[in-house]
Amino acid sequence: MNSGGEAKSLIVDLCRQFYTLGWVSGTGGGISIKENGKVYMAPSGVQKERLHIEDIFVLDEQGRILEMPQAEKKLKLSACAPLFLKAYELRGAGAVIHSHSIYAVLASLISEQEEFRISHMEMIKGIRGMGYHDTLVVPIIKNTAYEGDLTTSLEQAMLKYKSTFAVLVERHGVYVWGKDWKEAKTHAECYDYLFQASIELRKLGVSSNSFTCCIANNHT
Ligand SMILES: CSCCC(=O)C(=O)COP(=O)(O)O
Ligand SMILES: [Zn+2]
Repeated sequence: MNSGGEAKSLIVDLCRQFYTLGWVSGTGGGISIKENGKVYMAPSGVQKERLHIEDIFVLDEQGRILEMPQAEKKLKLSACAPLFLKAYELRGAGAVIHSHSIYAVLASLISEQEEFRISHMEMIKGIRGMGYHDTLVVPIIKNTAYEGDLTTSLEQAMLKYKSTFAVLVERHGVYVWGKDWKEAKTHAECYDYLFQASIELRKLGVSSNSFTCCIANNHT
């Protein structure tokens, strides 16, 4: 029996929206939602802005497939499945977004010591538990040839950075999660804004990690 109509149609709608932001172009990226102990995700290698409700896979929390699209469609489960499942397992997430945003990719390259850092930006407050004066830190893991091979390093980053809601993947994109799809979306929008801000500030020769100090120094 088909179930989870709301989660399925949210994935279809949100992927269409994320496409317009450049987060899921070229078939990559996507969003998974967990609802009532069931996990929903898109197929692999398809245009994410043109999904149909019937294309969405349903899994249990262990990753066993409960429902899949009709066999004639020859659809495979998203290669991001093990990474989405890791966020559910380790972080109690209710939704996970994988974005290929160019800002995430560039942020993964301009940062030092395997961490993206930014402080003194209003949008930091959009990340749960963070205040304007806090420094937002996002771990960066190395990319691998296959999406699934990122799972071990994503897990290590989640264990090391206990309070992060995002992990950047160098030259690839970012995984972002939240307690439900609304929080995951808010987080993803704030992170993306902060990645872009950091890149633009870098172009202006301003450090995004000590913005206040730079401004202050310019005035002395
Ligand atoms: C050009 S997409 C390369 C593969 C990738 O990074 C990805 O996120 C694939 O996700 P999918 O859900 O299509 O398996
Ligand atoms: Zn990807």
